[in-house]
Amino acid sequence: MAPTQGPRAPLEFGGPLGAAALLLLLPATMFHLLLAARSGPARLLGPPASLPGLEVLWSPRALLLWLAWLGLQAALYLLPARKVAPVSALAPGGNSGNPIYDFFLGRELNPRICFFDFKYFCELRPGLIGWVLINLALLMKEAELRGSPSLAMWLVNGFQLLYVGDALWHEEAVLTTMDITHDGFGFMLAFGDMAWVPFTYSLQAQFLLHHPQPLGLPMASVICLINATGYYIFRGANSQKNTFRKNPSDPRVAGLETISTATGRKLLVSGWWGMVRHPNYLGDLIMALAWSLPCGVSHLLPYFYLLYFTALLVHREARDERQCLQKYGLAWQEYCRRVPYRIMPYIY
Ligand SMILES: NC(=O)C1=CN([C@@H]2O[C@H](COP(=O)(O)OP(=O)(O)OC[C@H]3O[C@@H](n4cnc5c(N)ncnc54)[C@H](OP(=O)(O)O)[C@@H]3O)[C@@H](O)[C@H]2O)C=CC1
Ligand SMILES: CC(C)CCC[C@@H](C)[C@H]1CC=C2C3=C(CC[C@@]21C)[C@@]1(C)CC[C@H](O)C[C@@H]1CC3
Repeated sequence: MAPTQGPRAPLEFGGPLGAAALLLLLPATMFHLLLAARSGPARLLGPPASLPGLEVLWSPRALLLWLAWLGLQAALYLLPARKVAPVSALAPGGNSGNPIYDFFLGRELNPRICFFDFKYFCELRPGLIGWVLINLALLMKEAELRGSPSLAMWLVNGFQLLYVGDALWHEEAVLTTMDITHDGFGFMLAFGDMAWVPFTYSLQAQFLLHHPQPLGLPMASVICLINATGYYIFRGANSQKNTFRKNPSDPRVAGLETISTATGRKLLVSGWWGMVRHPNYLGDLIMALAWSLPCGVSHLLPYFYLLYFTALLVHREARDERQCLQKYGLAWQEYCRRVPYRIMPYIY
């Protein structure tokens, strides 16, 4: 099945209307979460306690710091020599002709200046590493305020550091994600990578700084076990697929059962990918739960990431299914018949 592109490509994210709503909603949500995390009641739903004055929102020092951080990351990104793929291409779904929709999804697939690939750079470096840096700053602030960081703060920092370290260690795996191969570099990814990730993914640490939570060793051990289980599934599933895609006769995956497709590529139908069609999402969601649990159960706010991430992965899974059905046709239908559950065995 040839993929449909250009103005005839099926519209995603609710089309131009959905894209317009998200353009407004996403920054507003991020702003609301940041204000709520530092307010007394820390309400996820409902208005924040007080709106800051305009003078608080503008800081030349913060802008300078941000630019210096971007400059440092760009210099590090340019250090090693690497191969560069296609010179220029339009994103399959981001050139519908509707300016709002195309602005949201991104028209250019890989905007570049010489070797500098803006999308690939932004996907992993300034925002993702910035998230860890913000977490660390919050941990240090807590130590300054209360003498030492709390156990809950250590856990949140440790878990999220492991997650980001893992992404950087397996950096090349990002090249095969739909963000790189399918989506353009529009508002969604630019805002997502540079603002949404560092400022909303660090919400648990922000909450803990303003709302300290008691956490005993037995509960902390249970939470560590949940995170380790999630990471085991996440890493096992991702590594199995990546190893198989690189070299199907690698002894670690050669014994797995597969389905042949008309493209010449095969689909794994045993191992992690024979349990559900997205075992890596399941592991990621279990980790998301472990990141919220150190914040206790008195507030919904620290669980925002888990709720948002469930919605993001359910939507992402549906997008990936559509793309795989286009790529693999009947073989994909056969895979779905053999592995009926998408993310959670016997549930979804
Ligand atoms: N923290 C966050 O905000 C986010 C985290 N993530 C994480 O990033 C990681 C990457 O996720 P994502 O990019 O969505 O996609 P996946 O890593 O799940 O890759 C999906 C692709 O894998 C291939 N594939 C699917 N099924 C099989 C199979 N049975 N056998 C072999 N290949 C198969 C197909 O591509 P092909 O056949 O072309 O190889 C498919 O398009 C995940 O671990 C996810 O949890 C993702 C989004 C946001
Ligand atoms: C602003 C919107 C609500 C959506 C923004 C989505 C982006 C924040 C995410 C889209 C895919 C992502 C991936 C990762 C981070 C979040 C974004 C950029 C990872 C780099 C996280 C670490 C994993 O190991 C790999 C992920 C690839 C996809």
